This record gives sequence, C-alpha cells and structure tokens, in this order.
Amino acid sequence: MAIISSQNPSPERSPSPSLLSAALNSEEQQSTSEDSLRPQSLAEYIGQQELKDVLEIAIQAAKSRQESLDHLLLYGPPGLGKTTIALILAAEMGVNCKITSAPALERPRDIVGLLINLKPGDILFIDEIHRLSRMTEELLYPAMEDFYLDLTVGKHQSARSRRLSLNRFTLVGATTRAGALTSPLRDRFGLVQRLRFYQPAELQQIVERTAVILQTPITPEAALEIGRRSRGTPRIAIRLLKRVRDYAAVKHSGEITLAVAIAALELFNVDPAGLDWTDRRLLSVIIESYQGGPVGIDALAAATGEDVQTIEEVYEPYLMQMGYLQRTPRGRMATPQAWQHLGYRPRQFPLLEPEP
Ligand SMILES: Nc1ncnc2c1ncn2[C@@H]1O[C@H](COP(=O)(O)OP(=O)(O)OP(=O)(O)O)[C@@H](O)[C@H]1O
Ligand SMILES: [Mg+2]
Repeated sequence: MAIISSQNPSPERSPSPSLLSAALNSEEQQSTSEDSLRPQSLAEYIGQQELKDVLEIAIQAAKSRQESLDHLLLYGPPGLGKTTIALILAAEMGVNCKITSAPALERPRDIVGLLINLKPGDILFIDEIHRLSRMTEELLYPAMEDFYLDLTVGKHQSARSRRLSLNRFTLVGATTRAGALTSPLRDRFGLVQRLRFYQPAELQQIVERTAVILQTPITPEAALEIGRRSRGTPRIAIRLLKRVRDYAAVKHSGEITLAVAIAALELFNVDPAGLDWTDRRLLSVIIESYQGGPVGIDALAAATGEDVQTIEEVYEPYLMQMGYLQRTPRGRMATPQAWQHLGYRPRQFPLLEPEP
C-alpha cells in the first residue's frame, strides 16, 4: 500500500544514541554528578505525590515505634527516581543505605556478606530485583521475614546447617517488571509502589532545580520545553539540560532561553514530543508495513530488531501514555495522533478496540 505523506517521514538521522534513553549512559555511570543532583529529602523530591504520601506515613509510624521501615518494592520504567527514593528514605530515617543490584549477587555469599554487615534499621537497596538467582532469593526469604539466615557450612557429609541472626533492616527492591517477581518474594514486601511518568510541569521544576545547582540561568519557558521533550523521565530531563547548557555556552551568552532550547533540541534531533528514534521507528513500521495495525508484538520486534521485552517495558509505556499506541486484543495499533505526529496523512482509521 502506498502511504501518502504530507511531510517527510523518511528515515531520519538517529539522535546520538543515548540522549533519549532512560538508562544511564557511560558518562553518568562514571561520574558522581548524578549524586550531587539528587534531592536529599522527600520534601525536595518533585512529583510522585501518592508515593510520597505513603512513604511519609510509613516513616512517621516507624520512627514513633522506633522500628525499621517495612520492606518496600518500587516498580516502574527506568530513570524515574527509584534509587533516589531509597537514598532519601535512609536520610529521613537516619540510617545507612547499601546499594547493589541483582546481577552483582550471583553467588549466595555476596548477599550473605551484605546482610551480616547491616546495622539496625539500615536500608539495603537491590536494583533489578527480578533478576536474583534462585539461591540468593531463597536466602532472602527468612532474612526479610524473621531476620535470620540459614547457612550450610562445610561440604558433602560434613555439611551442617547454621542459623545466623541479623539486625532488623529494610529491603528496598527496584524493578522495571513487577510481574517478573516470584510471588513468595513479592509477598514479603509490606509496601509495593509504582512510579509514574512525570508531567511536563513537574519535569520543568526538576530542570529548574538542577539548573540552579549547575549555576545555569534558564527561563521557565525553556525549562518547560526541555521537560516536555524528556519522555516523562527526570534522568532524560537532566541529560537534555546539560546538552542544551553546552550549546548555550558555545553558541550564545550562556543563558538558556526558549529559542536557544528549541534550537539546541532540534540540533540534537530531539522530537517535540520526546520520541526517540526507536519510538518513531516502531510507529512508522506499524503504519507503513501494517497499515497502522493491529500487529502482534513478535512481528513488531522482528521488523524493528528490538527485543519484545524492551519494547514492552521501555518503549510502549511512554507511547501509550502519549496516546500514540494502543494495545488491542489483536495486537498493537498506531493511533491517529501517531500518524499525524509522524507526518503521515491518514487514509481511514480502522476502529480501535480498547483492551478488555
Ligand atoms: N522526583 C525527583 N525530583 C528531582 N530529581 C529527581 C527526581 N527523580 C529523579 N531525579 C533525578 O533523576 C536522576 C535519576 O534518578 P534515579 O537514579 O533515582 O532513577 P532510577 O529510577 O533509580 O533509575 P534506574 O531505574 O535507571 O535505576 C537523578 O539524578 C535524580 O537526581
Ligand atoms: Mg537507579
């Protein structure tokens, strides 16, 4: 089928690969700059009101009973502030926070070493907790529930089991896939909270706050524009701010005005709706190869070269939130807004059936 296009939706230059990815890029991984930008208290943490309300109550209750906080599971797309929440909880409770991630806990002794060194009330933050090995996970069950470890000492016939008691601690688990957790693990979390994409006005505040720390003058309109193009994600907003700041310093006087922000974002090929190259490719494949859909997720993955899990966890949530993609019983569909946004002139839209 020939697609009539009003603008030019032909393949475009991909923006520098990691600019719009919610994952940490190599610069962010190496530098501690992310740490200095983190809010230090719940009051400074912007947005996620429901989560903050729940945590405020939990903190006050734990403090008044002089107990440790309940174990907390945070889920949601990357870059929304899960690690930041764990650090804030520790600061509010006046305890230490140990940060690790499931892939670093391959051998049982890794988790044992961490657990026995926790002081009363300390927070253990485990990122990507859905990826724990089975042995590590099984060690965690009694540790979370009754604060002890059952260890096997020695090998073969001489092996004996030894029980080791632990200080009371709080496990904060983070995952992009709550559904991938085993139910015994999920059931041991007293609090399960989802993080949501941020609204443009909230991202504007995050950009303004970060600009103050970076000592960069920025107008409110420019901060909002950066927020709008950040895929609802603070990590991306901060990254875009830094790139725009470089542009403003080199090409202009240093102040980030709306015109400067727009020129810089256009130069970096950041879409006005925050879509990145892969988002646009997913939508254009649905439109061009499947006439707008429906198309099954496996076919879509094969056609775009992305894996199913990444599409479902990283790309689709934002595209659905923006109203560009619908999941229907028969597959994925590009909405009229998606056709329009990408510059395709819609022929006739098939009726969209909402997911049951
Ligand atoms: N609500 C917020 N207010 C202000 N800054 C925030 C907020 N949430 C996140 N940030 C900033 O965004 C950056 C990314 O946050 P963080 O590392 O906590 O994300 P994350 O959800 O742990 O990501 P990942 O899932 O990739 O581990 C940090 O630099 C942090 O300062
Ligand atoms: Mg993190």
